[in-house]
Amino acid sequence: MSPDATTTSPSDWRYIAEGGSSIVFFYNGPPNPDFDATALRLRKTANDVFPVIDESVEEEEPDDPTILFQHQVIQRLMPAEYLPRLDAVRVGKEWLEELKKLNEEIRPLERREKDGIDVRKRKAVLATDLVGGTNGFTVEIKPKWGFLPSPTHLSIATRPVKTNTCRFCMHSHLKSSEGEEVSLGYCPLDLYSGQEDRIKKALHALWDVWIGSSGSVNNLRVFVDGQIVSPSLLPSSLAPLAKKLPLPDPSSPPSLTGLRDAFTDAILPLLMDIPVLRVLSTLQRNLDALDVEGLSVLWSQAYASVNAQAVVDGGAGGSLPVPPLGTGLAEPTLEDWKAFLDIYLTKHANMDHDHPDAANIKYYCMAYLLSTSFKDCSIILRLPRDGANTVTVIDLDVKPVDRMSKWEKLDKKIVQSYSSLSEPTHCVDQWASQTS
Ligand SMILES: O=P(O)(O)O[C@@H]1[C@@H](OP(=O)(O)O)[C@H](OP(=O)(O)O)[C@H](O)[C@H](OP(=O)(O)O)[C@H]1OP(=O)(O)O
Ligand SMILES: Nc1ncnc2c1ncn2[C@@H]1O[C@H](COP(=O)(O)OP(=O)(O)OP(=O)(O)O)[C@@H](O)[C@H]1O
Repeated sequence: MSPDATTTSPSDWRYIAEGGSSIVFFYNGPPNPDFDATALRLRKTANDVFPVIDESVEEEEPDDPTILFQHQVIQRLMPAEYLPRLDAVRVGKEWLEELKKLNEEIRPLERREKDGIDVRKRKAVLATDLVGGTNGFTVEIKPKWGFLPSPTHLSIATRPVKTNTCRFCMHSHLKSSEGEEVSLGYCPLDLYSGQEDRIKKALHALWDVWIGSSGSVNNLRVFVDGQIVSPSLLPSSLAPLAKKLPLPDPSSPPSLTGLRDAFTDAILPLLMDIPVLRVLSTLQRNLDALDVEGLSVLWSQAYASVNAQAVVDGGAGGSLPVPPLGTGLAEPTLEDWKAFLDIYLTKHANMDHDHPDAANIKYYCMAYLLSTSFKDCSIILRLPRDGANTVTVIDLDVKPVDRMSKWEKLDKKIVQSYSSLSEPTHCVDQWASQTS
């Protein structure tokens, strides 16, 4: 039986942070073997969704999909040492409502305006708490896309753009032109490069944006004693972090540059020694073998053969237009994922991705879908004062299949907006010619 969070007081849980779909708390109550050193990850719902609860439904709510997805899919691809423990935990309406009431004020205003804890849920996720109890500090990085696409499936128009500038740098340009605050100057290919000077450059860029945006951009977060650090241009805003860093001259107040250098020096060895970023970029690249452009062409080919067959059969389907990418594909079940992985792990490396077979369209769509989870996850670096440093990958949720057409359209929009730039950024993919 899963542990029951309602046996604890909602005030025993402290807000950590939230993303687009989840909000996370850590346990801060009296000693409790079920909850010590754990984090509670709850699903959110949009404010305009009226929470109707059907009390008559007796059957057990299924566990959050992320738990089974991690246990049965992600763990076959990523070493367990890089993953947090994830288990189901029971929650209840009144308990969640109380938790919501206690924490509403602490949440960022722009999130509060949009959504809140989904109080209809009866189950949530209990994970290893990665930010509390270290007596050191924790760094969270959302590294995003770590590769340049192979030119094979790119059109003549997009090839020069997409093989020169990475998806993140192009997307940042688009978002920035639309008024969004982004990590300008940070290139994921530097972070993923495995080269000390380039990783340092990436960390400096992340730090500068973190300070400049008062921590509002999601590519870098820092926690001290379970609390998020809210930076500003005043070095005093970083006092909690400064206490944890080995500063060259602890007697004089550190400058922002001094803090940045000490911060970078502290986490650089971890990123150099633990190959988690290499694992992530390899998975992203291998699973996205065709680029969304090649996938889209394969999708059209698969439809053309369905249409041709309809003509042969004398049916009316021969002239049907090609529907948007992914239309009509069912959400993969765990059985589908298992079958997919059996092929991926044994045959993918030897398949001819330069000449993909339209009969494999479902395989390539699933591969792309899975690549998007690895492109959107975060890594958490824990640097306890006296313990072993660790790196853990979080937020490896399964993405819904109906996003495929969004990704196809977004890709076109990003490249179109970037193509007009007279001085594009040149991003270097350190691992481009190597396979794993
Ligand atoms: O499309 P992207 O690359 O901007 O990624 C989205 C993220 O935006 P980002 O650029 O990291 O700020 C976005 O992050 P934020 O909500 O902006 O923190 C989500 O992670 C989104 O995934 P989901 O809706 O939670 O499943 C992400 O959407 P998917 O692309 O994974 O569908
Ligand atoms: N196990 C954990 N321990 C400590 N903090 C965590 C843990 N899991 C998540 N967090 C914190 O909560 C935040 C939100 O969690 P998560 O990234 O899973 O949410 P999300 O809504 O899926 O995010 P996104 O919008 O990026 O997809 C994380 O960015 C991180 O700061």
